Order: sequence, then structure tokens, then C-alpha cells
Amino acid sequence: MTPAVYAISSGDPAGIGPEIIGKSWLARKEHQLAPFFAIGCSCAFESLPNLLVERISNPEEATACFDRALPVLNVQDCSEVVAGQPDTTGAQCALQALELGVGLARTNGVAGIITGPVSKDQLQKVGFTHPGQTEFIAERCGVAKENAVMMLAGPSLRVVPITVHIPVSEVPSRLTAELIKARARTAAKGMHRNFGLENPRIAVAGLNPHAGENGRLGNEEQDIIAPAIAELREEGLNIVGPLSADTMFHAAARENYDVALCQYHDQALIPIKALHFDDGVNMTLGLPIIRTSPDHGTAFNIAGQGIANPTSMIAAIKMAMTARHHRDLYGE
Ligand SMILES: NC(=O)C1=CN([C@@H]2O[C@H](COP(=O)(O)OP(=O)(O)OC[C@H]3O[C@@H](n4cnc5c(N)ncnc54)[C@H](O)[C@@H]3O)[C@@H](O)[C@H]2O)C=CC1
Ligand SMILES: NCC(=O)COP(=O)(O)O
Repeated sequence: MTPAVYAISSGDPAGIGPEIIGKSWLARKEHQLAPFFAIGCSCAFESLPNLLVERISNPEEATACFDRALPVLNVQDCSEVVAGQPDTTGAQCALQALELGVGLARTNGVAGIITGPVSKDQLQKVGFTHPGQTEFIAERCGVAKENAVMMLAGPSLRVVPITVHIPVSEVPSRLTAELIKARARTAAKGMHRNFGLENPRIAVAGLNPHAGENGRLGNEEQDIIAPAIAELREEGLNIVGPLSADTMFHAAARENYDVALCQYHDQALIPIKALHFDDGVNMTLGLPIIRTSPDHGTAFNIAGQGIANPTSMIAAIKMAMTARHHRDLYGE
């Protein structure tokens, strides 16, 4: 039996992670959130105003105390960390929280993990070698990088970047038909497994302006993207493209697909953040575990001020619950 409790890693304690987790706990009844506990430095939570915190020593204790206090599994003391001033102590704490949370999810100790925002820059300073949490979690789960798919989703749009955290100058050379096919297959499976969408409609963006304008504005569409789509269609995927990226995100166009595959990070993240900065969720598809995250970052510039909006964190908890519901339904 999968336990009904979720783990939330704090993210960087100098960012807004602890604050939005605390605010989500305060909003637990209004949003009917399943029990969860935070993993991180207890003092990052104990210092928050109006929040009752209870230290726990294992996930089983979380459910019993969730009604009266935010349960926190302590990893490391980082009481010296100052909000808005990230340092390596905070990065170590963020990494330990992530490692512990993923370990609990992998061993069925929790129903899923929601990860708080980390600073990639700070993590690299403490030996983190992955481009982001997505790839780290994939490795811990034994899933190949290309099969662990970043998806960002809000009420009116889901997007998947095919290439992710790489310099824009490297996008054309890193874009291969194999990568596109791997992302599309995982996205299709993920739509069903986590959201109950059978045969989801997938739209694929071109790379170049006007999807290459028949080769006049670039050849990647004809050489790489269209052949990959044709193969996927033969496999039975409900997939169209390459579409002009500039015309596929307006309201009427979004009605035609369940998920958009985009060729690079900002092609995917600009529309989703323009539409759903407050309530967007980042979910990793293709994992044996459930992992979601708010779509925003550490927001060091407002940390410690009490003004962080918890909506995206609440949406991330709810999406993990939705995924759990569907996976339990299908026995996965
Ligand atoms: N899932 C993750 O762990 C993510 C981590 N990051 C990391 O976050 C760091 C900062 O990245 P930025 O590009 O500055 O993006 P950001 O999302 O942290 O901040 C962008 C702007 O939005 C505001 N903002 C963000 N979340 C907010 C919230 N919940 N309530 C109110 N205002 C909010 C910030 O104050 C800032 O003005 C980077 O080191 C990056 O690596 C970025 C995106 C996702
Ligand atoms: N821009 C999205 C992002 O940075 C999320 O990265 P990850 O840490 O979830 O891999």
C-alpha cells in the first residue's frame, strides 16, 4: 500500500521554499490537501510567523500531527542562513532534503515528492553535477535522461521542452529525432498514467520562424522534426507538427492539443509562465515515482518578506494527488 502522505523538500532555505510550504499548510483545509511533511532545516520553518511546526523523525509520524502543525523532518542545521542571501550551507541543506525525499518516494515511504525551488548555481558549488532536479531524480530512479521528461502545466496549457537546460547556441546540434521520439512517447504515456488521458493529442513546435518556411528559414523541421513525427504517428500517437511556434499558443489553438512539445526551454516556458506563472506546476513524466514542483524559482529577491505567493506550490501538491489517484486506479 502506498502511504497517503507526501514529502516536500524545502528547496534552498534562503529562498521562498519554506514560506510557500508553510503557507500551503495553513491553506490545507481550504484546498483539501492530503497530509504532507516538509524536509529541510527545521529552523527555516520555525522562524516563520503564524506557523506551528512539529519535528518528526519519520514519515509515519506526519499524518498524526498534520492537523495541528506542519510536520518537519530535519536534515541539517542552517540557522545561519539569511533569507535572500544564498550560500553553500543552504545549498547543502537543499540537496540533502532532495536526496532524502527522493529516497523515500523510491522506497514507497511516501505517496510522492514535491520539490521546493533550488538554485542551480548554488547547487553546483556543493558538487551537484546535474543541470536540474529533473535529471538528478531521473538518475536516482534509474531512468535515462531522455526518458525523464519535464512538463509544465497549468489549467489551460501543458508544455514539454525537448531540449532543456542547455545554451541556446547548442539547441540545433542537440536536437535529434531520437530525442524528440523519446520525449513524445514519455509525454503520451505520462498523460494517461497521471491524468487519465487516453491517446492524448500532441502538438509539436518547429524550431525556426514559421516552422522553417519549407526550408527557407532553416532545415531542422524537414530533416529532423517532421520525420520523427511521421514515425510517431505510425506508432499510433495522436501527434501533429511541426507547427509555427508563434501561432500555436493562442487560446483557440490551445483547444487543439493536450500537450505541446517545444524544441527548447524558453519556447515552452515563456507561454506557460505568461499564462500560469501563479498556478503552473512542473512535473517530471517517465519516473516510477510522482514528482511535482512549483513552476517558479527561489525568488531570493523577496525571500523573508512574507509576500511569496503559495498558489503554485498548492497546485503542485494537488497535481501530485491527481497523479496518485490515476496511478492507483491503473495499479501502477
Ligand atoms: N524548480 C526549481 O527548482 C526552479 C529553480 N529556479 C532557480 O531559481 C533561481 C531564480 O530564478 P529566477 O529566474 O529569478 O526566477 P524566480 O521564479 O525565482 O523569480 C522570478 C520573479 O518572480 C518572482 N516570484 C517567483 N516566485 C514567486 C512567488 N511564489 N510569489 C511571488 N513572486 C514570485 C520573483 O520575486 C522574481 O521577481 C535560479 O537560480 C534558478 O535556477 C528557477 C526555476 C525553477
Ligand atoms: N526552468 C525550469 C526549471 O528550472 C526546473 O528545473 P528542475 O530543477 O525541476 O529540473
